[in-house]
Amino acid sequence: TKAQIGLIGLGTMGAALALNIAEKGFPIAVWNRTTAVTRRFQAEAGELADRVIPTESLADLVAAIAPPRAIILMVPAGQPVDDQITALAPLLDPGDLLVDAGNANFHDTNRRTASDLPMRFLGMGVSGGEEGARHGPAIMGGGARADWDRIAPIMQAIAARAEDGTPCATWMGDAGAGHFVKTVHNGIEYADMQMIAEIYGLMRDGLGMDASGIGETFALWNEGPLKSYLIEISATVSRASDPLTGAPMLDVILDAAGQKGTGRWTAVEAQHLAAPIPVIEAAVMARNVSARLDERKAGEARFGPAPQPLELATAELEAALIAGKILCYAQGFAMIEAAGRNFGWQLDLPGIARVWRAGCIIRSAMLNDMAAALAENPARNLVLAPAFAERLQASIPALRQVVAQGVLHGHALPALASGLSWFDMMRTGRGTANMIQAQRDFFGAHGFDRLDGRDTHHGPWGH
Ligand SMILES: O=C(O)[C@H](O)[C@@H](O)[C@H](O)[C@H](O)COP(=O)(O)O
Repeated sequence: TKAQIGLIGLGTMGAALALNIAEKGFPIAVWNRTTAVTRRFQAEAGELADRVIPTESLADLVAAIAPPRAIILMVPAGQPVDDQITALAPLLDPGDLLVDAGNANFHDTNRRTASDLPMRFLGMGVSGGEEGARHGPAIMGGGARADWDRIAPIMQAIAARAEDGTPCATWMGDAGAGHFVKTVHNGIEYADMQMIAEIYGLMRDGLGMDASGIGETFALWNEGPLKSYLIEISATVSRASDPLTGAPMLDVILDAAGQKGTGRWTAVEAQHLAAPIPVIEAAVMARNVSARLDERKAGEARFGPAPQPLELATAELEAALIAGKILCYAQGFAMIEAAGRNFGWQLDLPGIARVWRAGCIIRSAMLNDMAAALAENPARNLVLAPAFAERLQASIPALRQVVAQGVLHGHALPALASGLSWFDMMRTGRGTANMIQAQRDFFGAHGFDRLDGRDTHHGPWGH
C-alpha cells in the first residue's frame, strides 16, 4: 500500500506527529537524515508499525506516497527547510505539497510561498509540545486555501478537540499567516510563563512559601478562572522532587531561561506594526536578563539582596494573575488584528481563540470566553468587551496592590507591572505624549497637532 502522507524529520515533535497520524488510520511514509533514527522509530512504532513506511532515501520516500503527495517537514527553522526544498525539488511533481510544520519565522514562509517553487507549499504552526504532537496538538495552517483543504482531513483527525468537540486545526490565511499566528501564540506563552514565574517569586521570596506549598496553590488555582495547561504544569513542577538530592526540583534548577526565538520575533514584529505588547516584550526582556547570571550576582553584591518579605493574600496573587492574563491576551489579539490589516490576511480572531482552546501550550478555560467576546466584536480591544471589562474591574485592584507591594519590597515584576502601566495608559483620555510632541518639535521641528485643531503645528521656540 502507498502512504497517504509523508514526514521528514523524526525528532521529538516529528516522531510524535507521525505516530499520531498513523494512529488515526493514515498510512505514513517517513524519512530522517540519520537512517539509524528511522530504524529506531520503526522498531518503537509497535502496533502502529504496519501503518508506517520507513524509507532510507528521499527518492524512496517520494515513491512510497500516493500522488498527489503531501509531505510534512519537521526540521529546524531556517536554512534546513530551504535545504529540504532544494533536495526534494527534482523528485516532486508540481502538484505535490510540502508542509513546513516547524517553528518557522513567518517572513521565511511568506518568501517561500511567494517564490516560484516547483511544488506547492504550506506553512503550518503546530503547538502542544511532544505530548500534544502525539495525542492532539493545535494546528494553525497558512498558504493557499486549496492546499490546506487537501490535508485538512488528516490535520483535523490528529488535532486536539475542544470541549465542544471541535478539532483545533484551522486555516489562518495565505502565505505565512499560520506561522505568524503560531509565533504570537509563543509570544503569549512567554508572557503567561513569565507572569506565573513572577507570582511564584512573590510566594517564594515575599511570602516565604516552600515549593510544595506553592504547588498546592497553583493546583487550587487550576480549579478556578486560571484553569490552564501552564498553571497545571506549574503545580506539577513545583511539587516535584529532585531524584538526585531529594530537594524540591525547582530549587535545583538554574534560573537562566533559554529561548529559541519565537518570543523575540513576536516582539520585533509588534514594533514594526506599532502594536503595543508590553507584557510579551517584558517576558522576552526577562529571559535576556535571567541569562546574565554573573551580572546579576554582581548587582546583588553591590546593591544588596532584592526581594524582601511582604504581606499579600494568595487570593490577591490569583486575582493579579487573572488581570495580567487578560491584559496580555488583549495585547496579543490586538497585534494579530493589526497584522491582518498590514499583511492583508483575513485573520479570524474568535477562530484563533477557538483553536487555542485545546492541544496548545496556552490552552485554558479563559480562551473559551475570549472567543465569545471576540466574536461579539473582533475589532474592539478585548479589555473593552463587557465580560472582560467586568473581570478587569474586579481584578485590577489586586494587580495594583501586588505590583505596588512587590515594587516597594524589591521584587522584579516586569510583566505584571508593564501590563498594569499599559492598562493605565489605555484608560487615560488625556495622556502625556503632548510633552513628547513639544520636545520633538523643539529639537527637530517634527511638528504636532493642536487640541483645538487649528492649522499651526509648531511651537514658539524662538530658534
Ligand atoms: O507551542 C509549542 O508547542 C511550544 O511553544 C513549542 O513551539 C516550543 O516548545 C517552543 O519553541 C519553546 O520556545 P522557547 O524554546 O523559545 O522557549
